[in-house]
Amino acid sequence: MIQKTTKRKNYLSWDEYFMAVALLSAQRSKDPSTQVGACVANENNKIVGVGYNGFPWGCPDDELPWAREGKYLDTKYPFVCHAELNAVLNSTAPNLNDCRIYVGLFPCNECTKVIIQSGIREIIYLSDKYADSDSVRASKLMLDTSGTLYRQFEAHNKEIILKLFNDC
Ligand SMILES: Nc1ccn([C@H]2C[C@H](O)[C@@H](COP(=O)(O)O)O2)c(=O)n1
Ligand SMILES: [Zn+2]
Repeated sequence: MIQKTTKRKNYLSWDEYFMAVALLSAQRSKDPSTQVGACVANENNKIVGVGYNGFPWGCPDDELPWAREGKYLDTKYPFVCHAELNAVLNSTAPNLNDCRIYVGLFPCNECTKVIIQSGIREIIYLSDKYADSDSVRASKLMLDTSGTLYRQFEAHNKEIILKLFNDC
């Protein structure tokens, strides 16, 4: 057997690791159109919260609507908890001061308030597909004025493969 004496080169960076956890968490979402995950990491690169978009505890996934269009109360929008909100609420830390949040989609204005108020200092997002919405415009205004940092995730690889079984 050949002995490996030097460290692996192609290990995940911290950014890749936390974004991958966010994306894996998104796979728990029941939203048929957009699955979003979020992962909060502290200054010591410890994960202190994860979440994904879904209905509140005790609200059955099969009874509330998942529609995007129609009368407001017939859509998912008044009911769904966003990934960022859930990641903050699911947090195991006493506070989130100086943490980073990794999220698949740029935070809406409501989540941005939660992020700022929780003490999180930086947002790393993957997609900004709703950049033209007033919600995201309001988010950026609040982030800029409060001095909360945000940057788009820099992908060095197009995919992070998760194999359940390693081929030997
Ligand atoms: N930053 C975000 C933005 C959106 N979400 C959730 C809310 C909905 O479940 C879904 C967006 O649905 P769409 O309008 O694209 O059909 O994503 C979130 O969790 N975090
Ligand atoms: Zn939100």
